[in-house]
Amino acid sequence: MIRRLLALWPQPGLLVKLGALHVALSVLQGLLFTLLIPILHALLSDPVDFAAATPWLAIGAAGVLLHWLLTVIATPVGFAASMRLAAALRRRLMAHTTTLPLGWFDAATKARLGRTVTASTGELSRLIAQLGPQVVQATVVPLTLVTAIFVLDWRLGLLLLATTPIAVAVMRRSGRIAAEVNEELDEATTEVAGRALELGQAQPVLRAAGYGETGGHRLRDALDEHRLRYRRGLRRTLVPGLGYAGVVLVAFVAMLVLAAALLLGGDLPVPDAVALLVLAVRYLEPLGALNGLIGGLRALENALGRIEAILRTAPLPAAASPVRDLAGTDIEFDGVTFSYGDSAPALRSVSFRCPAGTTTALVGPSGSGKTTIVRLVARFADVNAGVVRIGGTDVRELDDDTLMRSVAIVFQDVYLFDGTIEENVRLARPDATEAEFAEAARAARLDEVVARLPDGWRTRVGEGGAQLSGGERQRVSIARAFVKQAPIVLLDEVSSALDPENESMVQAAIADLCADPDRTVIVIAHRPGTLTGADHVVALDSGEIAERGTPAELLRTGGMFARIWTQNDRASGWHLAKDGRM
Ligand SMILES: Nc1ncnc2c1ncn2[C@@H]1O[C@H](COP(=O)(O)OP(=O)(O)OP(=O)(O)O)[C@@H](O)[C@H]1O
Repeated sequence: MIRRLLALWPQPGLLVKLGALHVALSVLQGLLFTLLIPILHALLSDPVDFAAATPWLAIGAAGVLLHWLLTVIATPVGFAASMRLAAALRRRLMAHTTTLPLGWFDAATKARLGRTVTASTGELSRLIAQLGPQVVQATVVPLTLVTAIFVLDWRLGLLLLATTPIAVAVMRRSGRIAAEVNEELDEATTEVAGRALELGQAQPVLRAAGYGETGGHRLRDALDEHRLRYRRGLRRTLVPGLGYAGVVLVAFVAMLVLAAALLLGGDLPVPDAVALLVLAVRYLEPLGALNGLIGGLRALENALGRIEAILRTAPLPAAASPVRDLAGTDIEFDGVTFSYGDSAPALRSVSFRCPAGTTTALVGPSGSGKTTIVRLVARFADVNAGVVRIGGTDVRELDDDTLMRSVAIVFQDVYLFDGTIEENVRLARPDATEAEFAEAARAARLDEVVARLPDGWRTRVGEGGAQLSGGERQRVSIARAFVKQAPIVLLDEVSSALDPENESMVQAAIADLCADPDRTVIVIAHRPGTLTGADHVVALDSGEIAERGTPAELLRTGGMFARIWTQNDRASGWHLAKDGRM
């Protein structure tokens, strides 16, 4: 376990220093107990020999002082090391997380990530400050004492040693069970955390649907499961725990019987017998505690495993010599097939090309693969077959930074950080000048939103942007795309109805975004204005291209695009002439 920990946190010097301090403390503690032997000899002799006891008492007092001093040194070192370990592990996990493919992040992995970054790293840091020292003490003190008992009477020493393998065997079994129980409990706890998060996030939806009271059933089920596993775990750990306590008790009784027999046979003086029994109690007591501690250690091993599992998750493979300059901004899908995990392909042999500076609208029924296309352009995941190219280069060959710098994404569910509007827009390019920032805000029609807010640009948007309407959030996101000045924009238009003012403002902003001849845009289009503004349309159905062409061509063909158009047309009262003009 120490080796695995060092692989994550290469600080051997610190661990050796801490280990040495705690071993010294434990040996000292054991030696202080053995001082009882000469002290009891002197005090139980007839007549009582105070003079003989005095130097041992003085050594004892000095030893206690030294023990205190070592504790004063070791405690802050332990706490500092434990905090450094937790911080280092958290930093490592967060750094690694930022390299993982975006397809990795689903509800379950996010809940596990949250628990691992908080609970598992915290548990592991306890190893250094608390559990580790306790385990060292529970092992080294008995070892020191059994050596002393051996020196005093080899028969009693042998008896204690003989019971040790049995105690260790029972302890290993109980540790294994504790680890399994801990793993099961952790799964249940992660499930509870995920459900609680979901309940919080879904409150508006649940209340709107009238499930405010009952919507927590998924959380309740998770809590019931947690309680069930906890009870089952307690039952499973009870038997080996009691077995271990039994072994320790039998060892003590055997020791008592042997000491009494030796005493009665005149083979063991009374002071030695008393001292030996006291030492035997001190020997068995930490051994008893060791069982619980081993369970704790196994739990920490599980925590370590959870951290390692996340760190083992491979980022998308990096190119051997990544391309740092885009040769163009045209986007090409060439025979692309892609599946999420083992599920059926979300895209099958999809091929199309978006020439640089044009706008391509993706249309199709829900689940037809539009979002997947957008994700593959930004390399959220790698294709299973075929190639996605930007400027003629396979996106897998592109340098990550180059790709992220070149692509701006406007999501439908815009997530805003709990900061001001200005901070949220600047996030896209913190070094944007005031003029660039103002121009982006104007183009996204965000300046008009800001003018209405009492705190203007300094208005806080709340977690996730909850203080703004859907249309306003999308305008913030469009402003980010403008300020980023990325030559490629991937846009998922809001599909839900917006109020008339937001509707026309968002439409105007999107039209401006698409109109720039220096920008290549792929838009998942839901609104007639966006559809007619596109240079090309790719209509998808069940992961395959159903048809493609200009809006006017597809309208004439009378296929899927024409049907979608007619539905939108009826809903919104927009009109498109057969030659494609509005
Ligand atoms: N993270 C995911 N894990 C597993 N399957 C997914 C995931 N995301 C999408 N899918 C599946 O891939 C297929 C294509 O989904 P995609 O989101 O690309 O469709 P879409 O056309 O954008 O749908 P919508 O208009 O509803 O957003 C669907 O069958 C969907 O269930």
